[in-house]
Amino acid sequence: MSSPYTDLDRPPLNARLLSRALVTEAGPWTRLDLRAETGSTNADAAGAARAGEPEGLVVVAERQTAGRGRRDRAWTSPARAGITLSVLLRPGVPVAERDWPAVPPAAYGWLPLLAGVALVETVTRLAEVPAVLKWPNDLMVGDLKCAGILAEGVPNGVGAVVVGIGLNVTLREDELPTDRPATSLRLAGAALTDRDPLLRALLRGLGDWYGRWRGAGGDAEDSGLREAYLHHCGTVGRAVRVQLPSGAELVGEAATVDAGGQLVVRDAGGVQHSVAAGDVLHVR
Ligand SMILES: Nc1ncnc2c1ncn2[C@@H]1O[C@H](COP(=O)(O)OP(=O)(O)OP(=O)(O)O)[C@@H](O)[C@H]1O
Ligand SMILES: O=C(O)CCCC[C@@H]1SC[C@@H]2NC(=O)N[C@@H]21
Repeated sequence: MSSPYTDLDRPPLNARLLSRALVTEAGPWTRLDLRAETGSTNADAAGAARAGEPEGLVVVAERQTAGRGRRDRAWTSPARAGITLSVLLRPGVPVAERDWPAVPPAAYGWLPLLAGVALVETVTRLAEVPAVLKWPNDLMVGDLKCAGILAEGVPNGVGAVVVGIGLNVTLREDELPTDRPATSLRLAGAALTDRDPLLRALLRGLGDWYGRWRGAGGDAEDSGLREAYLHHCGTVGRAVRVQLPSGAELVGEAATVDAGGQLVVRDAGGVQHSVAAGDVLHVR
């Protein structure tokens, strides 16, 4: 049987509308680099950071040939089927005209969570899909992964952080990775799968949350970010199994996300463990 989707379902992004939205929005965005194809938008933004690009660059690609997740796992990004973007941020640089102080590096761990909040708000509001965040950086629809976030400090980038987002919009079943359960907005029955409004709303939300967080000096409590994250977090309250970077495994109940953005897991003996990084499996 032939595919139910045609190229008409996958029009290119409207560069003019997107550029106009970026300059008229009050967000921190300074420049749009929209590419038909690239290796990885995270790599492109990191290269720009090393070359001295200021905060606010947005790199968007219609297709990635070397998209990646954490620990260099591949991110599947077929042409015009998803939103793949990276933003270049310099949270340590004060911005006098916006009244933004420098954010201490200890707070940078909130950046992938902040991007997750912007992403889940966009998807639930516009696409009307019941998505939640799996700590720290996955957007899930039920047990299926629909989007991922990769935040990376840039080596030799003078404090730059690149935050990359990959959202599956119209990917078909046969285009999804096979190593773990995944979905796209279309497969999840979204009310909207037009990438233009989704991308503009995502950048607006990302800019808004970043501005609030920066205005509060990176304080997730004062900016309301922790509360918003907890509201959308599907991990807290669940039984979890965490594969720690050391190779050890932690089993327990996800109790909360603390002020530093770490997942607090209570084990069977009632002892609380703060997890900064790890692969989380929702057990029940
Ligand atoms: N377009 C896609 N949609 C959904 N999942 C994808 C897509 N492309 C790749 N993946 C999967 O995403 C994962 C990327 O690795 P990464 O470690 O970043 O994921 P993760 O979900 O954060 O890890 P974990 O869930 O184990 O904590 C891989 O398992 C890969 O198969
Ligand atoms: O697996 C994850 O959870 C993170 C995936 C992040 C993918 C996005 S797509 C845009 C940006 N460029 C990349 O190479 N990775 C991120």
